[in-house]
Amino acid sequence: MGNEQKENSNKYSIIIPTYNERLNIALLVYLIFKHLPNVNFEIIVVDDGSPDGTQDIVKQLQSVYGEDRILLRARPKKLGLGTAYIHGLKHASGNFVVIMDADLSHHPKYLPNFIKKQMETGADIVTGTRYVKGGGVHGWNLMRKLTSRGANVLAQTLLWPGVSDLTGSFRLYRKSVLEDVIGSCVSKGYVFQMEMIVRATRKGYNIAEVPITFVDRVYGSSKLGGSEIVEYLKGLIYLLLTT
Ligand SMILES: Nc1nc2c(ncn2[C@@H]2O[C@H](COP(=O)(O)OP(=O)(O)O[C@H]3O[C@H](CO)[C@@H](O)[C@H](O)[C@@H]3O)[C@@H](O)[C@H]2O)c(=O)[nH]1
Ligand SMILES: [Mg+2]
Repeated sequence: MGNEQKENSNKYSIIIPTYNERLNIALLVYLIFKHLPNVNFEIIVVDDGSPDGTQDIVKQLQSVYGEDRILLRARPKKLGLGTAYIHGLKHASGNFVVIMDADLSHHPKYLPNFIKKQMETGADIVTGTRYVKGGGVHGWNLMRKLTSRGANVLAQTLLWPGVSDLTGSFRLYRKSVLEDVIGSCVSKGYVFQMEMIVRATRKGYNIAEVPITFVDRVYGSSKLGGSEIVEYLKGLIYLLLTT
C-alpha cells in the first residue's frame, strides 16, 4: 500500500459481531493493527452477551489499544447477525465501514486489498469473494461446502445480481451506502449478507470484488444452524417477489 496509505484520508469503522469468541478476538485485533499501519480505523465489537466472557477480553484490549480504537457496543443477548451489524453501524464514526467475522476466517491480511481496490475503482462496496480465481475455502466438510455453493448457485440463478459470492460477509462499504441499503433490509440472521448485496445491486451501487480464502475457525464453533438455512430460503423467495 505504501504511498496510497499515506494519501488515504478516509476513516474505516471495522464492525466485528461476536458470540463466544473469547479465544479469537485478541489475535484478530492484533492482526488488524499489524496489517493496517498508517490507516485511520476504529474497531467496533458488537457482543451479544457471550457467556464465555468475550467482553472481558475486549475490555482488556481497550486498556491496551485505547477506547477510541476499540469500542465495545454490547447487547444483552443473542439477537442475530444482521441486527448486530445495524447496531454496530449506529456507533460508526468512519466514512467507510468494514464488516468481518471474529474467528479469523476473514484474515486481516486482506484488509489492505479491500482498501486499495476501493481507492482504485471508487466502488461503493468491495466484497470479498471465495468463488473467483485466487479465492477459496479451507477446512469445511463436504456438507458445508455444498450448502454454501448451493446457496450461491440458487441465488445467482433466481436473482442474477452479478456478484460472485452472495453469502460471504467480508466486505467494505461506503458508510452512506450501507446506511441507505440497510434501511430496506428485513433479515435478522445470516441471510442478511445476501439480502444486502442484492438490494445494493438493485439500487445501482457500484460493487467491486477481491478474492479471499476463507479458512474455517480453529477455536470455538459456527453459529450457523439449520434454522438459518430455512431463513435463507425464505429470504430468497422474499427477494424474488419484491425486487
Ligand atoms: N453479535 C452476534 N454475533 C454473532 C451472532 N451469530 C454469529 N455471530 C458472529 O458472527 C461471526 C460469524 O459467525 P460464525 O458462526 O463463525 O459463521 P460461519 O458459520 O463461519 O459463517 C461464515 O460464512 C458464511 C458464508 O458461508 C457467512 O454468511 C457468515 O456471515 C460467516 O462469514 C462470528 O464472529 C460470530 O461470533 C449473533 O447472533 N450475534
Ligand atoms: Mg466462522
